Amino acid sequence: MSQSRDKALYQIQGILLLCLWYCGEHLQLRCRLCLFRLSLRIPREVIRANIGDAHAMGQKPITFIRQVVAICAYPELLNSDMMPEDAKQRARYLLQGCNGGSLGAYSMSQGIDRIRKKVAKYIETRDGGIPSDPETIFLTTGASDGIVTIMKLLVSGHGRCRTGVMIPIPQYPLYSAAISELAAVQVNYYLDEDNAWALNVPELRRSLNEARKRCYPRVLCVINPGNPTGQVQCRKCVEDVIRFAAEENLLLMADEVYQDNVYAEGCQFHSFKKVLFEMGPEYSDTVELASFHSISKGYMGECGFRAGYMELVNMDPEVKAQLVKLVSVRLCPPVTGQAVIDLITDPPQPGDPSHENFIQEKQQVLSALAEKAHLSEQMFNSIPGFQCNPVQGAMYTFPRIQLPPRAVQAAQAAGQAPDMFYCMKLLEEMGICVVPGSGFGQREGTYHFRMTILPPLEKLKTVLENIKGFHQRFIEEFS
Ligand SMILES: Cc1ncc(COP(=O)(O)O)c(C=O)c1O
Repeated sequence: MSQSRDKALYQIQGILLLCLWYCGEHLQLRCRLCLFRLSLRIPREVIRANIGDAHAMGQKPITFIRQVVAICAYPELLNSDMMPEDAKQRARYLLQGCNGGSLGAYSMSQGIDRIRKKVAKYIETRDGGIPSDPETIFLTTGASDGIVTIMKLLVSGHGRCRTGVMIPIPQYPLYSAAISELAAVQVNYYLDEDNAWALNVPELRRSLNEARKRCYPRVLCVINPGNPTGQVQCRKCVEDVIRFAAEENLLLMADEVYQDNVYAEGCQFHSFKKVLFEMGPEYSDTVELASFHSISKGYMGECGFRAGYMELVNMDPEVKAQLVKLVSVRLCPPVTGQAVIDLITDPPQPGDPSHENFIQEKQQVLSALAEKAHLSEQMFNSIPGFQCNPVQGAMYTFPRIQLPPRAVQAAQAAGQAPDMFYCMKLLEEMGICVVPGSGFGQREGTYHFRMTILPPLEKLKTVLENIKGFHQRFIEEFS
């Protein structure tokens, strides 16, 4: 009995026991006896190229930032020889600005006074001396918080009087989500893909005129440098947008979280605040502007600390009073994050012990990002059926992909948007996680995906090669 059971088991083993091994992205199954071979594509790891989270992709923190934060969180480190003198000095300065001398206490709702002063000084320097008033600065729990708060302040009315918010398409989904949460009206204006995602005033006008039939457009949002589109607006474009906002009495929301992330030669970041003031009092005294910055992006990528700031220009004092009330309800932005804002707006200066290392680390991150931006664009443009605009700034590529009609049909049968179908297959087969263009909005009949340029260089090269191979197989399968 037991002999025949063993025999049966052996036979089953002989037939079914398969050799398993990983080979690149393949899981190979091979039968010992009949040499049958089954090849499954099972990714070994998931590459999270879907979200602009630099540290999650292995970017090292900037030493000075972490030293100061560490000392602030644990002031015993003021006695440590491990910490440089300028980090200790800064920590003392920051702790003096905290209630009870502790990072663990609530701060003023608008943000710690001395940090808001630093932000104002930083903006002045960035904008060639154009004054910035600390009273117009609000520290926030990331740019997201600032953007949603300003929208909350502005949205009102019912039916055709409901506030309309103009947003670019493709957009960063925070905008559509906030508009929907606040039951405002989303007013789309399309960026010009054939012109490196330029923002054109005729398109703004078309969008505004159509929207006026169904709502009261009051806000114009601009993302510069663009997410997901990676364009950096030229100065003339910024001027045109300001003129348009002035003519149409729109409040401008300038999302400038990628202001440090500009890679393309000949491209330069022009802040809306600076251009507004350089256009003269006709504009600088009238156009309402809220601009946003964050510690999540740039060279520091400190997303987890959750902090940013907004600067408000030409805001009515009564509206500002309402804003102060609104932010007070949530007590204050994280104080640790506020400390990081202090450090990025007032980094170590030449002669300070940490200066050299700070500059070196900052440059390393920015030049690696520039190299990866260029590489991604080149690689995508070498794939037949891909078309990728220059990645002038920010942290993403947004290639357009041609999908065969049979793939579109298969997606419809699966109840998915065609680019979602493509991205899901890319994830399942290659372990590469990217975001379908339909998540950001795109012109009808076009398909895209957004991929970050954040994976380390060698990994990024492999990812790009793998996408190339995947795309070829995908096209073969659905042609
Ligand atoms: C254009 C844009 N605005 C705002 C944010 C939100 O930034 P924060 O982390 O500061 O909330 C992001 C984050 O990716 C972004 O890309």
